[in-house]
Amino acid sequence: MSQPETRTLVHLQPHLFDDGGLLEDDLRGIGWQVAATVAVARLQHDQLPQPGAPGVGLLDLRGVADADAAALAGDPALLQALAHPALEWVAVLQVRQPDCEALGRLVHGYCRDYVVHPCEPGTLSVVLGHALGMARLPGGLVSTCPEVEPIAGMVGASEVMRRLAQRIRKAARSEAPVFLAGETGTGKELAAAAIHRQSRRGGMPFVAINCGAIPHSLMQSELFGYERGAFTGAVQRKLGRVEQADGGTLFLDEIADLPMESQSALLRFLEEGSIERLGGRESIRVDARIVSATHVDLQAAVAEGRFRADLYHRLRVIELRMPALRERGGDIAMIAQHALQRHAGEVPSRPKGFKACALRAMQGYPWPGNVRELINRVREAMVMAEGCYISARDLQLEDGEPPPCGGVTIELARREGERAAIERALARNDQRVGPAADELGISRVTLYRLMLRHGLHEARPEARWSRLAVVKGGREKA
Ligand SMILES: Nc1ncnc2c1ncn2[C@@H]1O[C@H](COP(=O)(O)OP(=O)(O)OP(=O)(O)O)[C@@H](O)[C@H]1O
Repeated sequence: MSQPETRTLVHLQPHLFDDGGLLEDDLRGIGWQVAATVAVARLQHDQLPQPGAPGVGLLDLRGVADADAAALAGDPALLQALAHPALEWVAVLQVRQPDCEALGRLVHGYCRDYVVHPCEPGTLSVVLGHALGMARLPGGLVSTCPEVEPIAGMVGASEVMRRLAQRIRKAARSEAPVFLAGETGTGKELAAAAIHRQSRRGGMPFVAINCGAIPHSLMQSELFGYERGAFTGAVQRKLGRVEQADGGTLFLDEIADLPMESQSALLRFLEEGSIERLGGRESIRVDARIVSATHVDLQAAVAEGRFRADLYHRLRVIELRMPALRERGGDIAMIAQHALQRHAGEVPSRPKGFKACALRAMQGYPWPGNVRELINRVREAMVMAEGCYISARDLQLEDGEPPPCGGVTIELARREGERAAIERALARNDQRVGPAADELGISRVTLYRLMLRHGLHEARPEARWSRLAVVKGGREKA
């Protein structure tokens, strides 16, 4: 028979507590070794694992008096260690310590789970195994989060985004004008840049102009440039954005705001491929591909006479619609996680991830500001969050319960089936875990973990689980 794998953990002791090696003996007995025992005051960062090597830390709070707990819970060195991106923490408490509010908050905020020692080795094994499993689960800890980018710079793996990526690739192969429609913050500018990069013009300039941000009186000179002396103050020739984009791509954002005069000049450029600078007589050939975008209904602007119909048709030879964030399903969590990683340097102790209530709330929120709003909310929550995991409240979203649904999701059906199978196996085996695990074809440890997840351990009268509680973070993520 093969030997069980020996696993190591970091043992952090804010308060020196000598139990005569009892905890270490228990750990050894269940196949774990202490890699390092570290006092917070002497904590060196090279004693903690490298990001990318996820593991478990044991926060040993035994011996911490109630009177010292509040100061400890605010100790920046401790909090920084607990926010380590590669570690899931399990707290070790003594009897009665779970009643201490400051310690409770610390454990809730930073630990995946806790045990009250001395406890059954089986309990310790389940809790540590669960924490290690969570640390290694892809998409959990920041350091292990895979990034999915169907289009460079755009995170997302949903079907709508995959389809969009395909259309972008095809559009990039052509020279025809592209029109990007979509709500604000959906990534139209990113898509325009992607089309440019993937096109044969990729090595040439990408020039973006926001038509809504430039006063109407300046739009002509901004777009087409001017000659020296064209107007008072025109002391030297200036190239316009169209000319700057020669050989490359001109991105006209908020095209609906383009004044009528500039609409006519742009139409001329699209038809003839040449421009005239203000105050100039020369016709200058410019080879710029046009990509335009707006978040308003351009067709309505045409119907209302605010936008030229002929220009509208010229611009939207290829039309791509950017999906709203609420249509992208799992991309929401993925982008949120990406934002957490991307902006990690902005906060001293970055949160490791999101609580289930946050994920639920993000999924249920309509995101009128789309990806921009999501990124901004995550950045703010990173600063405001109290613990290691961002909650719905940190994101300033309603903590919605799982939606009451008439139908049953596959996930729910799977869970119900799993729970029923465990209940049946336990009933048939007089609530004995070993035989029930054999019958189900899983290990005892896995069965303990599943019982914990389904709240079935409480149903066993002889269970000695009362000393084990699953903290909020653990239960919510399960
Ligand atoms: N899929 C995505 N993954 C990661 N970041 C994204 C994604 N889509 C957009 N962003 C980011 O969201 C923000 C808004 O994107 P962008 O400016 O391209 O949107 P827009 O549709 O052009 O907005 P507006 O209509 O207001 O001009 C940017 O910071 C961008 O980097």
